[in-house]
Amino acid sequence: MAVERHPSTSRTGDPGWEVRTATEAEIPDASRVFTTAINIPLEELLGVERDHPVNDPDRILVALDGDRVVGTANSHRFALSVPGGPRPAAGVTGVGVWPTHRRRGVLTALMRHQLADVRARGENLAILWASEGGIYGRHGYGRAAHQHTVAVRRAHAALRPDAPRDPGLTVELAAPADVLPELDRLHRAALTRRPGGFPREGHWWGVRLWMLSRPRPDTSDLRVALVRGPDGALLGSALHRVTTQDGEDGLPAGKVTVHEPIALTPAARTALYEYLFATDLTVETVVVGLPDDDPLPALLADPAQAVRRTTGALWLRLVDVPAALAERSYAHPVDTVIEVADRHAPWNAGRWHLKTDGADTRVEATDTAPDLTVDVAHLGAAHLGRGPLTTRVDAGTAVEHTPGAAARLDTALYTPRAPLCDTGF
Ligand SMILES: CC(=O)SCCNC(=O)CCNC(=O)[C@H](O)C(C)(C)COP(=O)(O)OP(=O)(O)OC[C@H]1O[C@@H](n2cnc3c(N)ncnc32)[C@H](O)[C@@H]1OP(=O)(O)O
Repeated sequence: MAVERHPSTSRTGDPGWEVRTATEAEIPDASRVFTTAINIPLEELLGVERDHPVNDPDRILVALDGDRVVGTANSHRFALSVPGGPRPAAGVTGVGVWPTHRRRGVLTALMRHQLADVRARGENLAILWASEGGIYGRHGYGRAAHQHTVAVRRAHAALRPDAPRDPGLTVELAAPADVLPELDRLHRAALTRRPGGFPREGHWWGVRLWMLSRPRPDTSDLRVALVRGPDGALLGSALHRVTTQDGEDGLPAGKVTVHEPIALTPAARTALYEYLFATDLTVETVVVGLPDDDPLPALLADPAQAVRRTTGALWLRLVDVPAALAERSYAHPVDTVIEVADRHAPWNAGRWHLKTDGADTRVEATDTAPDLTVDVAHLGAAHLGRGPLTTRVDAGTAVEHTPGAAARLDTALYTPRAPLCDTGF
């Protein structure tokens, strides 16, 4: 891949940095830069990569100071669920700058190079989990999916009397590794129900289970509760661990931490939670990684007693605006001209005429006066259907030239279920 030099946009105004694909010999340096920047032991990263290899070396970028690696960024190709079906997306990860070289434009140079690289691969979207919320907005990423943690104390864990209950369902407990093909089928079925996720191909189940199983003090191994129908079909699952704690009075006061609750039917969800909320020796169940509209609060008899916290978000960028807008479906017809500002991907900047009947969509460059002017990051936040552009207009960070244009586009972009990404990468 060609070597490029990028003018820095950082206030410190350093000269451009050389950015290119890592050579084989530079990959260990890139790992060292990343683990040093993110403050994790190098051995930990090397161990995961050895046991669950997911990297494509051709996607690992390095920034150089002379012949020394001072920055790195990586990405994976995923099939991201968007309205209309799965589409190729670059899952950006492994971003780090050597601590003595921070705030001198190294990340900016890496991001620009990566965008052009991802575009050349035909991936019209890029997604990432940010270590800090202040980093990626300036690079055109917007928060497209939120996650919530809901903590339910045993005293307030009763479900509503009308929660659907099916005596024909059974709950089993298993080690995730023993039922992986079934878990994968269930996970894939759940992906078709809301945008924001992707199937765990190759070693991604291994990476995910490793992440959730990391040793923690006084904490059990990772288990999975499975809900089966009368014919044995798997209808629901919840990965979870139990932490042992004593209360002030010396009585058991442990906690169940639940990840990835999946239920294909409402009755399966009731069965899962009634099982998890009744775990012996515990007084609290904490469910991690729920989407904005998860039904759990609607199932609780007293939802006001549950403590809800927003914990994270998937960031999304339109790498190629017209192609990304054309490859998704829409909830409603729309005919509008969007003016896009994009500092780092000049091919996106300009006016785009979006016309769709919902399924058949055309996006073309135009000189016509715009209905709406937005930053590319706003489109990223809105792409999975739950990042209203009307809010940007009200905030004054997007400009509506035609009254109602933002609301009409929001209606078209809307998805009936909120997005969720349940895989860290
Ligand atoms: C997807 C992932 O991998 S997430 C992991 C990201 N990595 C980390 O958090 C590891 C620790 N941090 C780092 O390695 C670095 O500080 C990075 C990667 C966050 C930033 O790299 P830098 O080379 O310092 O960024 P760069 O100099 O290009 O900054 C460009 C602009 O972003 C701003 N910026 C950079 N990092 C941050 C931040 N964490 N919060 C807010 N603003 C930031 C800079 O101030 C600069 O602004 P300016 O142009 O107005 O001066």
